[in-house]
Amino acid sequence: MSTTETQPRLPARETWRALYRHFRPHRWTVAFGTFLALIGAATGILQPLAARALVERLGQDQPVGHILLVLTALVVLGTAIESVGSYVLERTAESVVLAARRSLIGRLLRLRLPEVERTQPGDLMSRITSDTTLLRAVTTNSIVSAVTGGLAFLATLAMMAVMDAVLLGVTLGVIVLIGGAVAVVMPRIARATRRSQEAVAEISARLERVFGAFRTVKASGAEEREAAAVEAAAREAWRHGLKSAKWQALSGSSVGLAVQVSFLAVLGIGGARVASGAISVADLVAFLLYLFYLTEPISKLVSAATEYQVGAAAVARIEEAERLATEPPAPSGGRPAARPAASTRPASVAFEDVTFRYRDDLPYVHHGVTFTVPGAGMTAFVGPSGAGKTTVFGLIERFYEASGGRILVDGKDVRDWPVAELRAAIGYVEQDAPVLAGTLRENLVFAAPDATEERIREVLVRARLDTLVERLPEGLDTLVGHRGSKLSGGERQRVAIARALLRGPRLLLLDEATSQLDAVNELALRDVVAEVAREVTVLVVAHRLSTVTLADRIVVMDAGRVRAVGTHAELVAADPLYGELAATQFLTPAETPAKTPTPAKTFAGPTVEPSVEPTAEPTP
Ligand SMILES: Nc1ncnc2c1ncn2[C@@H]1O[C@H](COP(=O)(O)OP(=O)(O)OP(=O)(O)O)[C@@H](O)[C@H]1O
Repeated sequence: MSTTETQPRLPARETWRALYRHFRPHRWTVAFGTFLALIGAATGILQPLAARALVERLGQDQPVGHILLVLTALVVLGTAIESVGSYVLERTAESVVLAARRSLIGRLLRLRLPEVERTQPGDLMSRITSDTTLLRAVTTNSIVSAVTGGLAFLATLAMMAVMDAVLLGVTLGVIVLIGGAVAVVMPRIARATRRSQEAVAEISARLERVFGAFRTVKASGAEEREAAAVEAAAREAWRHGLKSAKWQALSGSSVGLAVQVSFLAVLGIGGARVASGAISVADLVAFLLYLFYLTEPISKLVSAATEYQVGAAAVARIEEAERLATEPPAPSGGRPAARPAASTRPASVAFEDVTFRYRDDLPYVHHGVTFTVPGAGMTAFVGPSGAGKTTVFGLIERFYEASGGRILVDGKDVRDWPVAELRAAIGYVEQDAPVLAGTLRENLVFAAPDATEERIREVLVRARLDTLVERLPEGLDTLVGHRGSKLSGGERQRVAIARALLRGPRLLLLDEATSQLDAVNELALRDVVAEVAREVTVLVVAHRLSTVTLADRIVVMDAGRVRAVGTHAELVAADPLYGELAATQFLTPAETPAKTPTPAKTFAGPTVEPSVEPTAEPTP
């Protein structure tokens, strides 16, 4: 996956730190859970002592009723305390996952656009859904297991030492031997888990790709191929999952093996020591009981180490996503920034020798773009495909930062604008007019959640959507399908325009927003845009005559430069590229307006600064 490949693996110390960050807010609850677990363990540790007393008294024909009572109380108390402790820990584990998810969701929704473009949405989603769940154990159970297991282990060893140091030596010898083997296995668990999680992310990414272009997949007859690719990722997850399970089983069963081998060794050597009178039978029985009791603390220690390996793999992936560059959070707490009352006037826009490339390893897209657009009126951007027209909009919206030069909105550098405030002033209709899953109403008020019913109706009429809404059985509450798939292309564009208008922008960016409209609707919306352009600055990437001739000024772009600025008539007369575009790309001879050409300002090189003078009123 792209994110995992472009970022280095997290070093061990940083893994610790990242894990600690998730654990820190819950440390007191985990401490309480650990305390309960310790009491539970203490009751456990007392049980063999009570058992020894029982055996001794039975041997001496003494009454054992009260010892049986103590033994029962210890068992009941231990179980009760352990279940409360386990609930406390499970609760904490859920809270850890929730906190990690909230933090990731907050960050991922604020990611900078270039970061999103170099990752795969499915991969990012799997970090929120799948990887966070793996934090459960490592931030709670494994800590408790390590602490309680460690203490119980030491306490049991101490008790065994009291019983017989020789037998303890035998036991420790076996444990150390098998412990060494477990240590070798541990990093393999982390590796297999990481690979398995990466494969799970690949499944999400692949599915996201398929459902994002479902019609194309079907129309291309690519279902089988795509299914095979998703399946391959699923098999990969399974393969690494099995590997991890194999290593985990191996480390888990090594505990049993250690105890069994120790048992045989202790039985043999202990029997000899009983025969020689070095220890009593009761001592040997108690020692063997402690030996079996040791199974639990060792299991806990091994499972803590295993859970750490699994958690470390997950936390590394979460951390990678956390480290992607984000935009600063909106000061309004996520709600669209309110526009200051004073600034309802149309915004002016200026590019001053702007250079830009999408990534350091890509060629420049803008090689010194310069133009000035005063407040109000319509400015059309034309030029061959790939000239950098859409990029102009991306830079105004500050989706990307210019590599050089300055971009001014209202005379202020966009870098000095709070991003939320800047975007609150702008209405943007993207090239493919995205519509989100949900109802028509949700789509309309997406950029203006507080829009009144009256205002919505007004915009619906303006965007020529009123008849559509009337036709739909559920009106504005009709579900539009994934990416608006239940709407026609033209309807989607009108929804996107209505959404932008509802925001009440001071600057409207339309990226070929009417390309899919039929002639009647296009004409109608052309008038709406012209009307809007009286009060709002409208920038439009234009491929159509109707838009171009309507514009107060046209900026001709070619290969990342502005080569000319003027009116249609001026440019037809003076700029050969525009003339060619006019003849071939967006004009038919019949549509060519019969205006008297006037000389246009043409700009041959980057040293000349083209500028646009405002015209009094847009052509209706
Ligand atoms: N997100 C991106 N990452 C990398 N390169 C990009 C990105 N977006 C666009 N480009 C490249 O930048 C160049 C300019 O793209 P842009 O979309 O601005 O052109 P355009 O003039 O709007 O073209 P069209 O008329 O075809 O929409 C193109 O060569 C394109 O491949």
